[in-house]
Amino acid sequence: MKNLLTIAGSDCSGGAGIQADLKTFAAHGTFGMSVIVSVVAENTERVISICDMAPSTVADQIDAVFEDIAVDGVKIGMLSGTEQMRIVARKLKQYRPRGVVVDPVMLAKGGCALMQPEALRTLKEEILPLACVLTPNIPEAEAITGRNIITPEDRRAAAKLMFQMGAENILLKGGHLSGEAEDLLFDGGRFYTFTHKRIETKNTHGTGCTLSSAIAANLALGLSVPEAVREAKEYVTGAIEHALPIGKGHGPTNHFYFMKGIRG
Ligand SMILES: Nc1ncnc2c1ncn2[C@@H]1O[C@H](COP(=O)(O)OP(=O)(O)OP(=O)(O)O)[C@@H](O)[C@H]1O
Ligand SMILES: Cc1ncc(CO)c(N)n1
Repeated sequence: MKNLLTIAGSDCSGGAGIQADLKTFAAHGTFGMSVIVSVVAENTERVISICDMAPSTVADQIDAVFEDIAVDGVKIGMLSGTEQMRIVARKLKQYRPRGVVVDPVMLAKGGCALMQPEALRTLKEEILPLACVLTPNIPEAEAITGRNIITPEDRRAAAKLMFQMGAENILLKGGHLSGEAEDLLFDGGRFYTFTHKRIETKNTHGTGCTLSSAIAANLALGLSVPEAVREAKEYVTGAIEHALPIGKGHGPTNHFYFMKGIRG
């Protein structure tokens, strides 16, 4: 059994954040653990409030996991502010886990900021270099690189820039493109594309969380980075195809669509 850790925010409505990560880990046959950095009161329609954990509480949770259990992979999601980023960076430098996937979460679907804009610099300087795989969507990549990303050439240039900034591999996600959902991977040497036709659905709450935690699980299970991304892309595509019409807004991805009796 591989042990996977998510360091992220809690989505009480169960579709994104820690909850999506743990469901993804379970669906991959891995043992999921969580360090809660913020408690977000949110649902499929809106974010009501965000309560950040004290940095010492974040540090204690990370110590509790690492002093006791072998960690085979880590996914980092929502880190709301500079203090939370600094403590996570310090602790991961101390414990040096392999296969860290960083999803640089900035906005919820409805547009609410999940990362304070003034923390962008710390994200770039302290969190980004920890990434074995960095998984920005297009607006996040624009914020990180300070460049507009419109053409395919812009996407390749942005991926190269984020590689130079210290991430080992960059997966620039295409959920925000028009047309096909094409994700672009850059490993410092070559580009790979992972494409699926766009699924017509409003139920896309937690797609990014699902993808990044599936990549972390696949890496821990021994796949190479391109293989881990290819399988994670298949997983998230199935989870969107069978997404659940729960709630009044963007329904959540479905992690158990292949299991008998609980098809969405
Ligand atoms: N409608 C869709 N049809 C098919 N694939 C999609 C669709 N929307 C998103 N994806 C895929 O889902 C994955 C997550 O991408 P996306 O760009 O939506 O992430 P995100 O914006 O970070 O998500 P989140 O809403 O969780 O923050 C990518 O592989 C993307 O190509
Ligand atoms: C806690 C949390 N993390 C990430 C996202 C992005 O999907 C969200 N909506 N909520």
